Amino acid sequence: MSQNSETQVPKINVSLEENSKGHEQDEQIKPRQTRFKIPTIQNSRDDMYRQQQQRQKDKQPVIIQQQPGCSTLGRPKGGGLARMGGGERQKVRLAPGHSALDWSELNKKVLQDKSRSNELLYGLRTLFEDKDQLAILERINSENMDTVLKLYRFNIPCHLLHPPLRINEQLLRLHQKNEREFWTVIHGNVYCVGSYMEFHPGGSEILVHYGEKFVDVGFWFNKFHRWVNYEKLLQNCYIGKFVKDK
Ligand code: HEM
Repeated sequence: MSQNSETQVPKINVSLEENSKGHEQDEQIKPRQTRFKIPTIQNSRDDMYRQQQQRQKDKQPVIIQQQPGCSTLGRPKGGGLARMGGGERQKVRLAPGHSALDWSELNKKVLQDKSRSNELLYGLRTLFEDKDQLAILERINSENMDTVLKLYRFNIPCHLLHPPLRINEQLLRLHQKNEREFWTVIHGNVYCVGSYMEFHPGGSEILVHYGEKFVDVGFWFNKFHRWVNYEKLLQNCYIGKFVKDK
């Protein structure tokens, strides 16, 4: 009876070491078999890499998706305009308290407090105090004198004036005195960028340089950063519409 039971028990001829190896293998997580490829970042990167390799094999040019003039990407090959407004980063070191967040906080406060209306605009009062400037202002705003009066009497924020104040090149140049009082035109809109100067990631020098050189810096603005929402960023710096004088 005892002999029979001995023969029924299978002999396990595995050493302890081998046995533990077997368990390790069991514990290894096996890759899940899926019929469809799960779209992950890694998968799409692998796909892009494979496509690039294939194109190189077929001797096709590799097209890198890149926004033209995007300075946050690497320096593009070639010179001339390809490098202007892109390639190398040209950001400056901003002073403490001059981050994008600080600018946003400052603007929120100015918008909420009526007594701070037009606080970020420099040189606005001289439009009325200087006789010559007032004469030009009245001439080019002859059709919207209401706007001029609203601004003069109630100091309504310029961005809320409808129709907007009209500014010509002569007035613009008179208000490009220094980095504080510096008016500039972006796509036909006049802004006093004096308050923004120290917050500008590209520095104040470039704003002054291009502002003095060109009447409208819109083209250059787009060259450097067409994704920047200047209308929102400079809402409290808005003066009015730029008009060409006859
Ligand atoms: C007055 C309106 C302007 C506003 C509100 C403005 C705003 C900005 C902002 C938000 C950035 C950071 C962009 C980013 O990190 O992606 C920037 C960078 C820069 N801006 Fe302006 N900008 C203005 C005008 C200009 C003009 C007229 C020029 C040149 C003609 C210019 C040249 C630059 C440069 C060179 C940089 C650094 C780009 C880099 O190296 O990444 N900006 N600006």
